Amino acid sequence: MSAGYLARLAAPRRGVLLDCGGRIYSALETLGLERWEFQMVSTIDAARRALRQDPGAIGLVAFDGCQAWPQAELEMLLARSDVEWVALLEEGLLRSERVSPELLRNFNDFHSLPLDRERMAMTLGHVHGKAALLPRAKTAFSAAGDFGMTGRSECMRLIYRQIEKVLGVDAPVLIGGESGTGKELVARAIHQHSLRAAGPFVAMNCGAIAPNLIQSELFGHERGAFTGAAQRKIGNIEAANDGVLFLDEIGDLPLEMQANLLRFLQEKTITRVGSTERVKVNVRVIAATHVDLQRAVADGRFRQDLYYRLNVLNLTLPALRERREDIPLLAQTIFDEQRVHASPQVKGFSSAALRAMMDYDWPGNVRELINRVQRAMIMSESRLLSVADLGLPAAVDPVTPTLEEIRTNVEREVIETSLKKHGNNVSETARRLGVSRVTLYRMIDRLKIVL
Ligand SMILES: Nc1ncnc2c1ncn2[C@@H]1O[C@H](COP(=O)(O)OP(=O)(O)OP(=O)(O)O)[C@@H](O)[C@H]1O
Repeated sequence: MSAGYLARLAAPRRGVLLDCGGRIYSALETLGLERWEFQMVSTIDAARRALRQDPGAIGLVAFDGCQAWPQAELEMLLARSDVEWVALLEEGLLRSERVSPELLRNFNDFHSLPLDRERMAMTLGHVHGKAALLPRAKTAFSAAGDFGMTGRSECMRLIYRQIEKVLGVDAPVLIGGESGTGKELVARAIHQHSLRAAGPFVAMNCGAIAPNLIQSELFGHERGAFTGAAQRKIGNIEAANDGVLFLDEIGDLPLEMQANLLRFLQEKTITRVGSTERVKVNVRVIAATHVDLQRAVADGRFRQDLYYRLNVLNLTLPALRERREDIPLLAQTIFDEQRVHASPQVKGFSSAALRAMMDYDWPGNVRELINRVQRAMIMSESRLLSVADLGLPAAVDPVTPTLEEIRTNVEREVIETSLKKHGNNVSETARRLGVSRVTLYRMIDRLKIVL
């Protein structure tokens, strides 16, 4: 048993309890469990943030008569967090439709109400012991990416570190990068993991709106402000109050509108079209551009003062061709996500297809990769997706797979099928395949199998 594991076992034990009314939290506190500290949160977003800030904590979810948690959101929390979960349920709920069996499957243990001190101590002790083993699994997970993004190349790791820094500061962010590199994904991640997560995320593409409508889209208008303004309309800035406004293609904002946006950023107030009243708003602006804004400033197409206001924090996403080593992992992740929509016989990528993907320049970046893999999965008539299925330029050397490639493909298929059959349980899969867990972990790593 490693010293790290023993130290984690001995450390103070912490739990984050998702409880809307606080009744179960009080009951838990009353038990006075030694060495345990609990933090109560009342929303799923708050739970996500608390667990992020406290990686050693276990998660608890209270199900009582007070409120039904939104199932999809709760499932996402239970699935994405690398956390051990315990459910505290009112007894009747175990058989109710409000808490489905699928949902319950995500928990390591249950405790029905009323809380029993001894049983609770045992349940929590057991789950804490499991959680203390987790750091290894955590490393494996974050190796695939972070913030809902896929990629473990050095340039993506740099992006994750930069996002981490941007989360703690409530200043504007300017995100650069070619089309399809994930700028909106990053903006959403910043919103979701920052203190504004409970507020709205409003996205607006400045290049897709007719110039005469942009003012009212941004600032809103009063009834009768212009012909056709039959109702008062709240603009996107106001709609994003307490949250984030994502301005995509900011370089396409007409010059006169740039002046208005600058005024809003300086004064933190807006005036609806057709009104004189100034409305105070509290919005974080995240802007994105695929063009070089500095050049636009030099050419007089973009205001320098606005550029500086927006560019307080800057992130530039790499093109996919600058992180080719992430292509197999991304392709496999997309494949796994889309498997349900694919023809059932499709099992993976041919080695020629993988090579062609690595050689291709991907002008449309990750979006193009998603489109090509999705289309190939639907259209393919063979077991392995081919270069032609992906619509990529044919490989220069029509290749016969080497023995090594054939072996690798067979190994990957056998391991993946077996893992799937045993619900991703590595110990069970290793036992069935007649190898040790360590050997299986090594093979999973070498074959880049995503668990
Ligand atoms: N690193 C990544 N991991 C997983 N998916 C990604 C990644 N980067 C981008 N995507 C996916 O690629 C698609 C395009 O991403 P997104 O819309 O964020 O790009 P964008 O840079 O904002 O594009 P545009 O400039 O055209 O608006 C989305 O489906 C997004 O989820």
